[in-house]
Amino acid sequence: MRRRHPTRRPPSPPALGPIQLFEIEGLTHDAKGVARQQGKVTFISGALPGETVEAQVSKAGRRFDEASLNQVIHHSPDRVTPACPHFFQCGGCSFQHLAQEKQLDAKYDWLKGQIRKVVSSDEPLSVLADQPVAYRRRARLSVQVKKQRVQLGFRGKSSNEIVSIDRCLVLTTPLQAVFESLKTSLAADALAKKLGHVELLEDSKGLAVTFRLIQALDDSLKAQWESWAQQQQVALYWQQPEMKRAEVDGNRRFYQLDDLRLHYHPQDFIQVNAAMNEKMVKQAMNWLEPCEQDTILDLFCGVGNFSLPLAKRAKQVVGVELQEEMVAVAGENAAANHLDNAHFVAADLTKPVSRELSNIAFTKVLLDPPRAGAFEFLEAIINMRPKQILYVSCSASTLARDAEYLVTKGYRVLRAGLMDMFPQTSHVETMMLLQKK
Ligand SMILES: C[S@@+](CC[C@H](N)C(=O)[O-])C[C@H]1O[C@@H](n2cnc3c(N)ncnc32)[C@H](O)[C@@H]1O
Ligand code: SF4
Repeated sequence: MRRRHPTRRPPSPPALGPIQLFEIEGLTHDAKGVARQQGKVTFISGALPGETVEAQVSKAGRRFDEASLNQVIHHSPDRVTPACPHFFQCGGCSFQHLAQEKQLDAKYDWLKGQIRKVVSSDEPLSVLADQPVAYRRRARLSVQVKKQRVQLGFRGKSSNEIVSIDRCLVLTTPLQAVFESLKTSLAADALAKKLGHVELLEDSKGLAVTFRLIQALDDSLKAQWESWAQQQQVALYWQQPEMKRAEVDGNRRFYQLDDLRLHYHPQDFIQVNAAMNEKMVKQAMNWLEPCEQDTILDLFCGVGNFSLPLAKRAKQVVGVELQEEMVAVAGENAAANHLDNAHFVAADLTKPVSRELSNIAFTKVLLDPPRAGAFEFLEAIINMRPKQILYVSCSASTLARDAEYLVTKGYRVLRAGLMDMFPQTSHVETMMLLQKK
């Protein structure tokens, strides 16, 4: 897999400057090599630390420049040939040119830097990882018909254009096969022009495809695709142009976790990496140690991914989630799994806390917010005075901001860890346990 010369490069933005040599000293979280010349920093996409590269400045700023890579003169021993032929064009992955173990090292160092104000540099982080490819159990594909050709794929690295792909290595193996059949069948089909996007899904029930329509479909075309779905053994869902969500029959989707069955709608949030989700939830249980004395608040709870495993172990759990549909499903999931100690509330956690919640004496809080973090709700958590807070985050920078605030309010970090939920990409999932001093 290791090779010295990457073959294809992403289309470069228009270059301003002459070709220059750069010595690469560092790496940003989104895979840009960092060079310093006469006190000014230049970011070069695709260059690796220890390399000497030829690049042209494409964007000159007051504080830093951006340059596009022409060629690598001296290669890093950590450079590998990307396994995916679309890597240099497709915006889905950022790190396939760096050996897998070095990707983890880079994410580790970056995370340490982000949380340095609350976790000292000699404190090791735990690391959870699983297989580096074939891990994605759901994906949203863009569709476009250009000059009679159907393009199916992801947005590009350096533009918003759709990069048409033949195969995607990060999808689970069964989804890769569905993708290939879908691409072939769409190529000569009237459906492509009527599609906004396509969603692929694999869970404990099997495989599924959701077609998001931008134009109504006639019955014969629909029937043709229903028969394609039967042949492929995938469930097919249609989201009509005027509908907020796809129609789903009574036979609902579900995934298994911690000997529980969690139902969900195919367009609800679920963690994209099933194997890592299992490891993450297990680690959350080990770190937070829910027990029969605990009343636990699970914020941003989705359909109960953490709440139900918590409810198996704790006295009581209250889950809070913005989407009313998911709150209803989470309640049904608790009932179906015979957990009568889990209750769910619909609330916007950027808004002031309700009296209903603030009156409960929570011993522990788990939160798993979207990228924006949970700053608006921190005051409410602090006023609840939980002994421990377990923060799960997909954005280390907002986690760092929120953890710094919690530390000023009487909490200290007991442990923190990196979870490689999205290998090959620049995304990092983090878990941090804080305890009241
Ligand atoms: C990262 S997901 C985590 C979901 C769940 N914990 C899981 O592991 O599947 C974040 C969740 O927060 C919800 N959410 C987003 N903004 C919110 C808000 N302002 N208030 C409450 N929930 C919100 C989303 O709908 C989503 O279900
Ligand atoms: S997202 Fe898929 S197609 Fe795109 S670079 Fe990654 S593996 Fe290749």
